[in-house]
Amino acid sequence: MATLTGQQARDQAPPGPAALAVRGVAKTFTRRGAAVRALEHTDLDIAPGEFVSLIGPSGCGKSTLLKLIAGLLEPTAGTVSVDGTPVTEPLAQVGMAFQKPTLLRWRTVLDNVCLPLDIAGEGGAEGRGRARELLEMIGLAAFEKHYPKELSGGMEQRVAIARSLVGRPSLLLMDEPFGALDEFTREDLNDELLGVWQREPKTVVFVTHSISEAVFLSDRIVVMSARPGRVHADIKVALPRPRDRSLRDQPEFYEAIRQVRAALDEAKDGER
Ligand SMILES: Nc1ncnc2c1ncn2[C@@H]1O[C@H](COP(=O)(O)OP(=O)(O)OP(=O)(O)O)[C@@H](O)[C@H]1O
Repeated sequence: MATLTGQQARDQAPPGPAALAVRGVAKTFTRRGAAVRALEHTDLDIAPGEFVSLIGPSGCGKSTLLKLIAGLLEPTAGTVSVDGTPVTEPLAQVGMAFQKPTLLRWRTVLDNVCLPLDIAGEGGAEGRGRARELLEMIGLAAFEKHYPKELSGGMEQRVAIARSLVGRPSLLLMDEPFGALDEFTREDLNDELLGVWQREPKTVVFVTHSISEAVFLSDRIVVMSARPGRVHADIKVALPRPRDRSLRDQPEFYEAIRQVRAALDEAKDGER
């Protein structure tokens, strides 16, 4: 068996969690000839391995910020960098999951999870092994040969999350991934997401409208002000980890929710 040199081993090892820096970012869209200022003067630093949620009034630019970080949009001003590299296009080490799971209906569950690997030409036996490992992790191992139409909404979203993780991203961007699900399923998936994040450390930026979801998951919650969005408050969630659902009954959990709600109210009041 060939032995790897130290350098080769480092090249092949999955990258560690990424650091993210957003500096003076603004984004203005043009809609029917009129300028729509979605984001202004936005600064954000996220340390490797942090789980950070973005919360704010509807239309404050959360999805826009996530797309700028993903390299799907270009800022009007300012820069975004991942591990010191300016983002000018989608980066291979970034995984994404959105509110709609957008599975391909003609592909099985396993083949949907493998899609990013197939696109990258890495869909061999090793990649399929990795996809199976993820399906096991999220409790869908028995469904690998099923098709999307045979799954519930929660199961589809689990598959989309496995797909976002299959390339071992060092940065995971999630835009309201559980927004369309009932509360019980959402809480189950919150538990599973934290389990995966603990087993495979990575930096996560998570957009949500749910204060309790943000508190349960995050190390920090960034509260954005109404349009044009900017960072209104950056709140550290000092609740201990690992977290499980019993946390939801604790007074500290309610206190953290109260604090975030107060910051959100302030952010909205600033607009009146
Ligand atoms: N491609 C686009 N063209 C024109 N305007 C856009 C475009 N994308 C977003 N906007 C506008 O920019 C603003 C911010 O939108 P964005 O979707 O980022 O907000 P959001 O905070 O994610 O909203 P929500 O919480 O409702 O999902 C909105 O006013 C939106 O209409």
